[in-house]
Amino acid sequence: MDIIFIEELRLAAHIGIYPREKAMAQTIELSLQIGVSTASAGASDDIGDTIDYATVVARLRQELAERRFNLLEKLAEYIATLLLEDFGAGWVRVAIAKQGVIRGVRRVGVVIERGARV
Ligand SMILES: Nc1nc2c(c(=O)[nH]1)N=C([C@H](O)[C@@H](O)CO)CN2
Repeated sequence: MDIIFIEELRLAAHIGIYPREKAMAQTIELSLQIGVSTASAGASDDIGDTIDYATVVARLRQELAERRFNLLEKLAEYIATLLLEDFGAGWVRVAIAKQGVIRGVRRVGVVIERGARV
């Protein structure tokens, strides 16, 4: 399986369990690995034969502007499902981090993998 990746994408998101987090958007950082065969696009040189990472970023911006989540786990699951079902990925690794939300800790977050890495 080949991988298309998006690293350290910073997005505004309404996410968190505390009232102060629900009151306003905060910046989260996403790193995605999207497992898909790139062989067709490698042969054709045609963006229509692959997953367009620019389209993925635009879609995520739109989704996060419209939705609210409590947990990073729920957001990670939502993004993984979107990539598998709407973009045709076979396998995904979704890492999401928040910065500076706990004193003395630089970053906290979750990493999930979904789908079959074949
Ligand atoms: N496993 C998790 N733990 C915590 C989460 C989370 O999303 N997953 N979220 C919070 C708060 O919203 C945090 O961002 C503020 O400190 C706490 N723990």
